Amino acid sequence: MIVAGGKGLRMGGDIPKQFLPVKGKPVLMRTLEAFHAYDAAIRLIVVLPADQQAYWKQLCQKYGFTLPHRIADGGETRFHSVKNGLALVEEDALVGVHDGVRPFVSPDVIAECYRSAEEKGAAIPVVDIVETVRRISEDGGSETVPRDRYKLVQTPQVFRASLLKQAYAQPYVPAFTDDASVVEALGHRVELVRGNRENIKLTTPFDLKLAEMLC
Ligand SMILES: Nc1ccn([C@@H]2O[C@H](COP(=O)(O)OP(=O)(O)OP(=O)(O)O)[C@@H](O)[C@H]2O)c(=O)n1
Ligand SMILES: C[C@](O)(CO)[C@H](O)COP(=O)(O)O
Repeated sequence: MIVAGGKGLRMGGDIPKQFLPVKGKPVLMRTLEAFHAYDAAIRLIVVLPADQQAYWKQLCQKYGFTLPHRIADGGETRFHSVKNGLALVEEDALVGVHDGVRPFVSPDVIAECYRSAEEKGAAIPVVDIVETVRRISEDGGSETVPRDRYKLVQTPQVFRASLLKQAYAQPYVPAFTDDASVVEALGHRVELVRGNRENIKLTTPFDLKLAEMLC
């Protein structure tokens, strides 16, 4: 499930970031192609705001993009978008949820997330932090924390669909910033898989510059 239902406020601009071209092709198409390259039989679901779906279909025609996919409506937050997409997922499947604006995920990372989730039920990719990390204290000061106790979390986040559906039946709370946090709220452990550093989330205009270089 490729979620692209957000507003892209940090990116700014008139065109939603998932449709911006990177080396001449919309980001969302590149992301779908990454999963097709991993497994041509994979069933793709794209979550898009209802008022952007006609534009997406026009883009698919314009670019001759023919990878089969189903479309679900975006929701108010990422949580609500994933929940809408889950309605199209069969109970006995393995489901990977991936940000539409992470086109550089590697096939190895996708494979390892699916392998680990098949075995343990829930798996997510993470990367090490390469800089020193400071925690801001309540009194306005700050202190260094041991960075090896922290990881940066990427997608795809892969789960047994029955588990993910049960998790997404919980009421939304703002602390649900990814799918793993929703599953953990059920008390289920999430396995960590090594991510790939290029798998950046295109969030700001700077990330678009990086994307042009990575492509
Ligand atoms: N209501 C939402 C919010 C986010 N997303 C998706 O979740 C991914 C990660 O979110 P983020 O990068 O924060 O995207 P936006 O919410 O669009 O960005 P911003 O917070 O800057 O508005 C994106 O692929 C985004 O489209 C979604 O499907 N539905
Ligand atoms: C899901 C995610 O990409 C994992 O790092 C991230 O939590 C999304 O956060 P955002 O604030 O919705 O971009």
